[in-house]
Amino acid sequence: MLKIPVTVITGFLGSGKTSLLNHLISSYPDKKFAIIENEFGEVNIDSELVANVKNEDIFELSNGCICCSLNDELYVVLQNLIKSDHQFNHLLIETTGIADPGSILASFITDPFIKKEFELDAVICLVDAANASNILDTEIVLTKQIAVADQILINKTDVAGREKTDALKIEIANINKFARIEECVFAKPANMNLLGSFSYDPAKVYQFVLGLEANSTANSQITHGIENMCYTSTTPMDQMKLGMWLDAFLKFNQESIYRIKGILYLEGVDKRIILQSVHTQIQATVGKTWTEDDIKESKIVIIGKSLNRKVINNNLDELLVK
Ligand SMILES: Nc1nc2c(ncn2[C@@H]2O[C@H](COP(=O)(O)OP(=O)(O)OP(=O)(O)O)[C@@H](O)[C@H]2O)c(=O)[nH]1
Repeated sequence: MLKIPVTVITGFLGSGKTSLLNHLISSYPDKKFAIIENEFGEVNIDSELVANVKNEDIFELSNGCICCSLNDELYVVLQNLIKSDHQFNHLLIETTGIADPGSILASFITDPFIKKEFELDAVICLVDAANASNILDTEIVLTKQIAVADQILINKTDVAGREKTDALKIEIANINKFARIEECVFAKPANMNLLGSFSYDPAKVYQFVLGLEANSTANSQITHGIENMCYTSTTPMDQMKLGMWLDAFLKFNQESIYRIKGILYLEGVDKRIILQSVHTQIQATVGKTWTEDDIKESKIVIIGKSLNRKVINNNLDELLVK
């Protein structure tokens, strides 16, 4: 059965999320969208601002923020969407401007019911070129939104101007150097393939991880408190030890570790294992078979705050089969 692709639209307050929603709806007339709107406030205005969609295709979550209290409500809406005979072939979720999309993504990665029916296409983050650099240092949630995105739209460049936009682009790339970044006005990027990119596809982790300059055991970059590091090893890892370490590591560091992506070389396993985690939720999928010509190597990227690289490196070294 074909799964329904899901695009999560995130971005700080007023960055252009609803504008993007409208742009998607008008750009893909053949798609039958269902839309989940989460507005932080008692009155749901955003659904009124979405043009050219029937009311029955919009589902409003308005009792709180989707990332904190609303995961249950989101679950119910998704369940009802599937159980009903509602006709749709793409789901768009607009989060509140203050949402950390991590927990929403986690549901799509790990919840058996959600995973069976839905497939994450991409997380698109809108960044307000005119205002973002002023608030990046104080609004950690904006940094998180940027950090977990697969595609980033630097919006409102008409207001920001060239110099500010260029500076912001560098700041964003330092937070997330793996996402595609494009500038736009009114959330209409010229070149980005917004739907159907499946940037979130575990198979894409290959590109993500292989795109790193992983020429040392650990590289790292720090921006706005968000760091990323890469661990590599050509010694196979012990599957059982790795699983136990990962569980404990994510549990004890759930506030600080946002995302892990990796290609694993496990002892006794003839295929690559693709690892993804969002906060404490872990997903492992089977990748391509190692061939004789391949250099068998694990590459693990860890993104989070205050990474204790030395300890993590030592921990990971302990998981190697000696
Ligand atoms: N000048 C300019 N205005 C824009 C641009 N994109 C969006 N806007 C305007 O900015 C305002 C906020 O845009 P929305 O699309 O509603 O932003 P949002 O992220 O959905 O806002 P919230 O739901 O409040 O978080 C609206 O008045 C838009 O018309 C842009 O590129 N340039």
